[in-house]
Amino acid sequence: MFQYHCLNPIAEKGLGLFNEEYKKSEDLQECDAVLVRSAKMHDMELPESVKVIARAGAGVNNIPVKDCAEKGVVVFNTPGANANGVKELVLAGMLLASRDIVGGIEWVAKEKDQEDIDKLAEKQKKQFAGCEIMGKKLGIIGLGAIGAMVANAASALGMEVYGYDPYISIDAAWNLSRTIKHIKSLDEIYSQCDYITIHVPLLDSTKEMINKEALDKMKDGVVLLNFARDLLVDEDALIEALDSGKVKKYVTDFANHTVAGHKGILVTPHLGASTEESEENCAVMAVKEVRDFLENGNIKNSVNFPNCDMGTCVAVGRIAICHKNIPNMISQFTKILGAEGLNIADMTNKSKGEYAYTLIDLESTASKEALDELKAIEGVSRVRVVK
Ligand SMILES: NC(=O)C1=CN([C@@H]2O[C@H](COP(=O)(O)OP(=O)(O)OC[C@H]3O[C@@H](n4cnc5c(N)ncnc54)[C@H](O)[C@@H]3O)[C@@H](O)[C@H]2O)C=CC1
Ligand SMILES: O=C(O)C(=O)COP(=O)(O)O
Repeated sequence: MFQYHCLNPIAEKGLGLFNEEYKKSEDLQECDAVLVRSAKMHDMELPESVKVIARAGAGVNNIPVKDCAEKGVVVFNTPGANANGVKELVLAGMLLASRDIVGGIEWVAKEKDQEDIDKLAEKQKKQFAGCEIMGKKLGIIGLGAIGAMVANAASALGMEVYGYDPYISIDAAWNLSRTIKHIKSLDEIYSQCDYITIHVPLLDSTKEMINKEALDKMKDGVVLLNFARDLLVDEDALIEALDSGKVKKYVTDFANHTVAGHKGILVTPHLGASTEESEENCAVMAVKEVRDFLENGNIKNSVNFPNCDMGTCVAVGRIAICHKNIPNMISQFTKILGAEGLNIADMTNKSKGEYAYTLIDLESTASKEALDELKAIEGVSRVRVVK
């Protein structure tokens, strides 16, 4: 029996995929798995029982990913599962920034009791007029799951799309329309584009990448969209650029005291992934990842451990070992198992950066002593009997 805890509401369509071997628990103690959306986990004490965290979404900046790797806790996310939800909101953001749709709607609500509201509306509408997005230049920073979808959709709407992503994946590149211009320098995005949208993860290397220097290089009257994370933008510098007229509008999905209520800023309350479809896609993918990991030891879409797949175990036993990616680990594992007379039926070892993962199928059951010896090896963070 496995236990899981949800730190945020997770769509029932996903949770329904847990079978009778799983129990939802109201607290973390004794839990094997944690499911989370945006809850902040950095200051949370995780019990030793937690082996896996699944982020039903893309960004993992709310999770102490490296600390988890050190403790042998595998962290998953659900790549692409909410990308369409965000893409649609980005398109809405561009349209809201181009025409004063919000102002117009607010005006009608305010004047609703005017007897001649129809005539008044015709007279007043010019103050809410704007421009079209067709023919404008859109710069996209980060062409992952979301950026690539925004690029294709904007291109289909007649925008001239400039894409920048020095680390683009092969899959994302294949999915891009051939109309997208491959841009190799951010300066070109800044100097050319009427709209700029950012779709990169929040990392030390991307924090405040949109700063005063970047803003100074942008075209006068640029529209900036941020549906990725607020800390990617130096929002004090942004407000200065907005107040001086350099930036026409800032559209952000992240409410905070710097941006909320400021003239020229459209703020949505982190709604990018809040659609029925995205919530369900993320929950389904997260639960499948957790189940395959807990039941078979397999890893797919982890952000701190490598992919590793040995299918379902057909041997007598399977053990999973989380460890550091350093020399001499496998020989120590096989030595301990060999000394016990345990024959290895199958084995996979994979690494990702500093960390590695080994799955070993055995033709007989490993003793507690052998498991304790494996755990005691320097650099091993967790040994788990999967079967
Ligand atoms: N507003 C919302 O509700 C949502 C926000 N997000 C945010 O959007 C971010 C992106 O999401 P996805 O597209 O699904 O992730 P992804 O991992 O598919 O794409 C990120 C892309 O950014 C690129 N990249 C990384 N550093 C870069 C740099 N310095 N310059 C240019 N490109 C760089 C990567 O190569 C990758 O292609 C997430 O990390 C999250 O913070 C994601 C989903 C929902
Ligand atoms: O997936 C992401 O990175 C998001 O920002 C979505 O967050 P949420 O699941 O809506 O709390």
